[in-house]
Amino acid sequence: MGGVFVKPITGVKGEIQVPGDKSISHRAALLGGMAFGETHVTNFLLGQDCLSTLGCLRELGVAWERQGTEVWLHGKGMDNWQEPANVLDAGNSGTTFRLMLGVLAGSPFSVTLTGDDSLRSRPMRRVTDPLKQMGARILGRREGNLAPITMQGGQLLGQSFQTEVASAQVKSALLLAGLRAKGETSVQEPTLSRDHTERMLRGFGVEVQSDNTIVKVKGGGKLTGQNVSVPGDISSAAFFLVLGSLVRQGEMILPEVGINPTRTGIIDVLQAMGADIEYLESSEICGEPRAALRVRPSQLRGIEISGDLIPRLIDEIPILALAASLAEGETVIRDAAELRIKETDRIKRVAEGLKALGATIEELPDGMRIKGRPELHGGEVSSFGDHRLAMTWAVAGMLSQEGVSVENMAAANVSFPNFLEIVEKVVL
Ligand SMILES: O=C(O)C1=C[C@@H](OP(=O)(O)O)[C@@H](O)[C@H](O)C1
Ligand SMILES: C=C(OP(=O)(O)O)C(=O)O
Repeated sequence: MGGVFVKPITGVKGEIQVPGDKSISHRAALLGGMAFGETHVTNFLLGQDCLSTLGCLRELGVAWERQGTEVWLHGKGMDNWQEPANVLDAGNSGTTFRLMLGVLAGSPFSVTLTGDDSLRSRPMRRVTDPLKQMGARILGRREGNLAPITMQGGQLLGQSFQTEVASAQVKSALLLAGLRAKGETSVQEPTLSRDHTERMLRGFGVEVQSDNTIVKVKGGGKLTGQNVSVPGDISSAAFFLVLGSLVRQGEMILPEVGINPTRTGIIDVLQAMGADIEYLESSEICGEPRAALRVRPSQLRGIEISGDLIPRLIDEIPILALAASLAEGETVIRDAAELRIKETDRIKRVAEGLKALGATIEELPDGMRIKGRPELHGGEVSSFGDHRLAMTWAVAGMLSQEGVSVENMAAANVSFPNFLEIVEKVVL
């Protein structure tokens, strides 16, 4: 295999500003495109996923410009979106695909959405079934489960939904459709998923009622363009929190990381494992809390991760599994079957990859059991095109005895452009 070789390091020192939050960047672009008036987004994530959202908006007739990480959207209201002359391409991004379907369910035209090989194998019925119930007409392979999916939107009727899994993409799609439906739409989830859509809709002037796992919107809400400052992505910070905990020496500061409580499961778990992570200056901007995080090396202990915690750290499980394989004692991760339908089957790929690097790990139907050990020898692994795996393997290389060769490291660009160059800056 001819991958990128990541060599072992002994320490890290310095400051890393992680790029903008992916979930919040998607929502800022989408809501800006749905709104009336100007929306100015700062610290927009230049990952391929968020660029896919901007690309789809352009096809729908939304005017925007970008300079570096600043984006200006000139919204004319979602009722002025135009029928696209081509298929919309969401690339690798589940968030783009599902949230777009939600908004487009209320547009009186026909649109076809597709994505890359990975996205075309991910389940969409969790969104298309409820949108059909609201009144959209949808066709796709396996009864509307697999992209390409064609939607003929139009008049929608608000509904009350109870979802089977906690998914912010499903919740957001239904709330965005609900804004264009007659009456009220409510979504009740089994446990609370990330609530960035609810927070940002309020910022754009829409009334959203929420009580823990139940959220309601009324049809006809108008969005007004806003200034949105995107905090650093805690899911990207996670790689440095684990690296900084497990290197032998040094200290890292990660300024301006988003610490929305629906996302901080990774910090809670690492702290419970014995990590030395501290919140420094904190503030709240545009309805989203942020803080500087300081991480120092420490000995980690195994832990059980399950239940309500899972949606609060779902994307961080690959890097947490690496942390667990270098911790003292056993870690069990359960209730995380959702990992099997992400960019890859992350349970299978993480277990296979960590095993190849020397870890003791057993795959469970809904998680994994990991016996920690003092070291990983290293070896050759692939990202299989999954950005979170690419970065997990790179961190594994830095923490290993002999280094790790990562096939398709470039996949990291989906959520963290120039990941390796940025880490290089803090390596001692
Ligand atoms: O709404 C979002 O921005 C996201 C929600 C989560 O997916 P699910 O909604 O499928 O849980 C997460 O895994 C994804 O990376 C981003
Ligand atoms: C699952 C992820 O994203 P998405 O669902 O938007 O592709 C992720 O970023 O880990």
